[in-house]
Amino acid sequence: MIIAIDGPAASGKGTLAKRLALHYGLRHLDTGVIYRAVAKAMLDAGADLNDEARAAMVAQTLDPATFDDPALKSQEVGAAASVVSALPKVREALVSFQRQFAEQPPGAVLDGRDIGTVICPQADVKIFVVADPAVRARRRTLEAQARGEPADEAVVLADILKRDERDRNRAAAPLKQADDAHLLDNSHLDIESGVRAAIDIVEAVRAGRLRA
Ligand SMILES: Nc1ncnc2c1ncn2[C@@H]1O[C@H](COP(=O)(O)OP(=O)(O)OP(=O)(O)O)[C@@H](O)[C@H]1O
Ligand SMILES: Nc1ccn([C@@H]2O[C@H](COP(=O)(O)O)[C@@H](O)[C@H]2O)c(=O)n1
Repeated sequence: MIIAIDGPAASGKGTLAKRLALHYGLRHLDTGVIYRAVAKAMLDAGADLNDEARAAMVAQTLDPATFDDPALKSQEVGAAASVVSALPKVREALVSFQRQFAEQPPGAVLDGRDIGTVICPQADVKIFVVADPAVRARRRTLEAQARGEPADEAVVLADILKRDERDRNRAAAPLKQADDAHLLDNSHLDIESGVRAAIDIVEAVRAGRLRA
């Protein structure tokens, strides 16, 4: 089974994807870390983030072992990721890695921005996760503070809104709900209720009570 989870920044898609993978015994890929890894390599090299040829070369030679680097979580790297991810050649370079990951048995849960629309249009279940921007900013701020990083909620909110705007309006694989994706609004759900709602969607699709 392949489950595609898309949604805007900090909507909770990674949290749901991990929990669904655990629940169904599937592998999980947070595709955001791939773009973050490209961005961090460009930042570390002092490269122009809009240098498409260079960023595509970085994308082609990425080492998945770097995906665990905690430095990828920073706001600076997230913002840079939304710049490099708009470059078509960067996206092209990363398609086959993501598709191969999804297609290996027993299947996988992938979360990102274009999983249901571009990477796995044939996914068995697609979920589009949203939450109010203010709620997302609050959660992300609490997360940063829990890691011991100072975070200003207003700055986090501005970053989230800017990234959403860039991700939605780029020409290459923009963030959007696939026609056959099921909307899950996480704004007023705690994590356990969100996970339950996501499992309910998967079960309803499998039972034919909801369209795939
Ligand atoms: N339903 C929820 N209630 C409270 N906190 C939540 C909920 N869902 C997620 N969170 C918290 O919100 C933060 C963002 O969640 P998460 O990292 O899953 O979002 P994301 O959409 O994967 O983010 P990104 O855009 O960086 O990939 C995390 O700290 C997570 O623990
Ligand atoms: N499938 C994807 C996943 C991510 N991006 C871009 O990367 C940025 C960081 O992603 P996070 O999920 O870790 O926040 C994000 O803002 C997107 O620009 C993408 O384009 N496609």
